[in-house]
Parts: sequence; structure tokens; C-alpha cells
Amino acid sequence: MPTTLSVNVNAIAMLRNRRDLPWPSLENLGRIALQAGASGLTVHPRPDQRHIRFSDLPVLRALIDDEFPQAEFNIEGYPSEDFLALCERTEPEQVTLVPDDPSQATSDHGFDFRADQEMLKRVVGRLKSKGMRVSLFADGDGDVEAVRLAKSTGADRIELYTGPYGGCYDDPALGATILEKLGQTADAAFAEGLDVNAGHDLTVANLPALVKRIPKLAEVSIGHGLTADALEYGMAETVRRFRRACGQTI
Ligand SMILES: CC(=O)[C@@H](O)[C@H](O)COP(=O)(O)O
Ligand SMILES: NCC(=O)COP(=O)(O)O
Repeated sequence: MPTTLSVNVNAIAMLRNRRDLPWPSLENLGRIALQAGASGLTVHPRPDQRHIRFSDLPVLRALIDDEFPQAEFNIEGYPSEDFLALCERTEPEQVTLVPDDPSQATSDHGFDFRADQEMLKRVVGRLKSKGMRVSLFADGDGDVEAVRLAKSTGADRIELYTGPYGGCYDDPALGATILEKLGQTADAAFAEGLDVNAGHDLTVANLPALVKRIPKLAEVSIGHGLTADALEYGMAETVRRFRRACGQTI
């Protein structure tokens, strides 16, 4: 099974929010991405709604339900009560829990599975009891014990935080070292029976080596780099380029 591509529309929302106007439209660009073969849409709402607004969620939920019933909605965020209630209202196929502080500009680390063990068990159980798949944002540092603890929360997947890997676009030797650690973390997850997603700062240039090292990578969620490419190539062609970089035949 080749790695699937979930298109994160956060960056499009950020562009829209520059004005009090409804464009660029998340619904229209989400539709183009799904028509071009993306497997789903990802949003990462934050409490200040600086990009995704809570009101965007029903619109994207309806787009998937009405026009792309095979696609998945993935909602990412810190498991506050408000976030959990938002997930319960929206019923995404997947929730990705991320240990973000509201003041963070973007996600920059995975969970501390030792410190957050009990909280995660509670939250994962709550979401899974409502039928949602749960993935936990994890550092790809080769910490096998952390992966074992992630599994013991009851989660289905981990999402490897690939920011440091993406940041090595101009340093291939360091990129290769980081990639090997990501690969070791994924190997440990597979050994525990966890599936593995990945995301943050992935691009057409750095995806092929990632999926080569982790051939069983289930899904990548990509926003920033994909939106940048969409400005250059258009959304549909960009999705096809990223799908090819994931190893999909199209
Ligand atoms: C968890 C993760 O890496 C992404 O959700 C990232 O946080 C995207 O959010 P922004 O587009 O707000 O940076
Ligand atoms: N989970 C990662 C994600 O959704 C997108 O991250 P980025 O491509 O915007 O860095």
C-alpha cells in the first residue's frame, strides 16, 4: 500500500484570514485536492483560530461526506476539552493529538510519553470509544521506550514529527542522519503494532527518501510546502506531484 496524502489546509486558511473575505476558499481548494487524488484533508485548529476557524469544520466535513465518501478528515490539535468536544461534534476519521502550547507559532515537538501517559490514555480511550482513529505526534529520535509507552496509551498510530528532517533541505548529510532516526522510530512502532504517519515540512524533494526508508508509512499530512507549490503549479498538479513523491502510481 503506497503512502497516502492528506492535504493540510491550514496555510490556505491563514491566507484567507488576511481579509474579512471568504477567499481563498478551503472548500473549493479541498475539493480540487480530493479530485486530484488526495486521500483526505487535515486541519489543525488552534484556540485563537488564527488559521482554521471552528466554523470551517462543518463545511469540510460536509464536503467529504457529500462528495468524497472514501476520503478521510484528520483533525490535529492539543487535547483540551474544547478540542475534544470539537472532534466529537465533527467526527473525523482520524484525530492526531499534538502537544502544542497555544502560544506556539507551529508544532515543534512530539509528546513526552512518560509525563503524559495517564492523560493520553484517558483521551485516547474517549476518542476511540466514539469510533475515531487516534494518532499521537511523536519525536522521531529513535527512543524505543517512548514508542512502547505510546502504544500503551491505546493509540492506533504515531505521527513522526519530521520538522528537523524538513529543515535539512540544505544539509543532506544531516538530513540522512535524522532520516535514519526517524526510520528507527518507525521500526520500533511497527514492532509494537502501531501504524505510522508523518508530517511537518515535507516536500516533493524530501518525501522520496522518507518513503524509501519507511515503506510502510501509512499517511503523510502536508500543508506548508504543498501550499507553496500550489501557488506555483496549481493545486491539482501539486497534489499529483506529491502523490508521485509518496510512491503512488498515477
Ligand atoms: C502537527 C503538525 O505538524 C501540523 O499540524 C502543523 O502544526 C501544521 O500547523 P500550522 O500550519 O499551523 O503550522
Ligand atoms: N501533520 C503535519 C501537517 O499536517 C502539515 O505540516 P506542514 O506541512 O504544514 O509543515
